[in-house]
Amino acid sequence: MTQPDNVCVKNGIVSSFTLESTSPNHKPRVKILGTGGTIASKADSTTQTAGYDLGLTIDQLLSQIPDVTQTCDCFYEQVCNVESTEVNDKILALLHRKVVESLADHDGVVITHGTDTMEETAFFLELVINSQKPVVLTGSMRPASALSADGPMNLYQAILVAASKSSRDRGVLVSFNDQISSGFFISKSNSNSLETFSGKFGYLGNFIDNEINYFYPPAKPSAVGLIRQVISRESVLQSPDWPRVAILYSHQGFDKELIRLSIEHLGAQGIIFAGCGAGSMTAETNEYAFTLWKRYGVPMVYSRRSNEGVVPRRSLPKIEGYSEGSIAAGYMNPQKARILLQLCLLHGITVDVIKVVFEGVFGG
Ligand SMILES: NC(=O)C[C@H](N)C(=O)O
Repeated sequence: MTQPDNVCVKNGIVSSFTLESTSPNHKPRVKILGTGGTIASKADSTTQTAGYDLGLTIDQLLSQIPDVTQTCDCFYEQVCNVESTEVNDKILALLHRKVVESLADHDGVVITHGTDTMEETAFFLELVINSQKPVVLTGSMRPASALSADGPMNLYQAILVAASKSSRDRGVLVSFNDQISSGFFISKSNSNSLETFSGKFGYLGNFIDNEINYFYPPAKPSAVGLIRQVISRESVLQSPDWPRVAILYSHQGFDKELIRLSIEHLGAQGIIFAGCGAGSMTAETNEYAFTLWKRYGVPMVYSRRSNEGVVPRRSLPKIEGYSEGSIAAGYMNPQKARILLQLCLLHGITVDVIKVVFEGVFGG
């Protein structure tokens, strides 16, 4: 899975050499970790922008961008080469390890990643990486073979972001389509558009003529401090079995038995509802979820199926005794709520503390 690392992008050409021979002049050292996604994909023709396949490695992607050696020394490593829907607990744990290792002797890290689940990886890394150095995710919406492919510019800009001192202390970033955003907040909003990371939260800066402009001084998402008080044992990430958390999507005619099946047959230790509106599920579903909470002690987190918005505590079902087992996801979408709940469960945190974490995070 892993390939030899250590590469320098020189005069637009990627050439290998050893780590020791680099950085005589203290240029920032940037490590680029390739994981796959559309940025590493090819289609049969230059006009095909759907139905393409993975086919490029990180060294090939680096060979397509302009010279950055005036700015930094770049090194690369292929961590995996998959569609981002294939990213799972094992890959996240591996990526966490690679980022920690890379930060030890580099000034910043870039991760090329599929856009479909980039927000989950970015959110996860924000919660588990404690560093002042920038960790920057990027990818593309068009395959590398397309006319006006967006990957090369995105990768180029992400490297500049990772190499820049102005990116320190800002947490995990997503650099995409001339915008720099907080990986903690960002969410993919469009299945096809180049401007897919255009949500209302998390937009921190942009590129104009390849100059980085941050709108605010450095800051990390305010919730991270609280989360890291309870989720700080990075060693647990290497445990082979992460707790299962199921996301159940609400719709007219929702079948409440899905909750029981998730717990009894799939071993879910937590449930996230992608509820209608501000987290609504049917009255029957809520009663049943309460019964299952009492029986199994599995926390029920109420999030929303709408792209944006909040599930406040007040929207939780008004069922006596259920306030202990039901949790509002606040601003968190189901996929981010799932990562947070999974990490809490992995740390063996009790439901009453998990509730406090969610309350402190996004107004949940
Ligand atoms: N634009 C993309 O990167 C989608 C992609 N196929 C992925 O791995 O998520």
